Amino acid sequence: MVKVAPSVLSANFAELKKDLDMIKACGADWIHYDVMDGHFVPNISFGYSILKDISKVTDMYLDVHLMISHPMKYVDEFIKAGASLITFHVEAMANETSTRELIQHIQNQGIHVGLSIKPTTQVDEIEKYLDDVDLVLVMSVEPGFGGQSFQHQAIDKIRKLHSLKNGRHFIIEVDGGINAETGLLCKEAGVDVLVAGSYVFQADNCQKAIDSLK
Ligand SMILES: O=C(CO)[C@H](O)[C@H](O)COP(=O)(O)O
Ligand SMILES: [Fe+2]
Repeated sequence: MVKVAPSVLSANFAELKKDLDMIKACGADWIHYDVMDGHFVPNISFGYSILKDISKVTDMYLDVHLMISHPMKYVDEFIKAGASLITFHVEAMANETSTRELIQHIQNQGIHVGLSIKPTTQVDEIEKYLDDVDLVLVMSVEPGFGGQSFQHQAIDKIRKLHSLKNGRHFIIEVDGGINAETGLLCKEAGVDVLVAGSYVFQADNCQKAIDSLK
């Protein structure tokens, strides 16, 4: 069954613990934690100190999505803060060598590593890393903001990644504009994890929202 990872970007930060408990009770599998630096994307969210506090009050799997330039500079802080998985963007990396080094560096710390592609980046550009990563994150909106509409070219990318699994161990996650309808299209294409921010947090009944995604 598909996993659901609500994005805390859409939570009420003044009531964060309450919202984390709520999504857990509603059946969420992971917590998706969106880090934005105002440079790689035109928005600023939060850094590792809030992750550290979250990790103290939850036992849920912490799925950290870094939308930042120079991820190598900051990953150790996110690992120390309790990340279970760190996903960085291939577009933030200077070249193949630094991308491979960062994948290895994160895995050497004993946590999972993911690689993400923006809507305009093709699967071909990351095919060479598929033997090494634990997860590929397909962005179905331009990274930077919650509440945007799903971009359908993500479906073909998910289908292509699914066909490239071939015994490899990576799983496929999609992020941006996910609701019951777009989530179903992604599941039919072979996705493993659905990230959903506004659809879960703005729902009157988050259990129904998460059930509808599963
Ligand atoms: O990475 C992200 C934005 O860059 C968020 O995870 C994503 O947008 C979730 O929000 P929504 O489900 O409301 O689209
Ligand atoms: Fe995200």
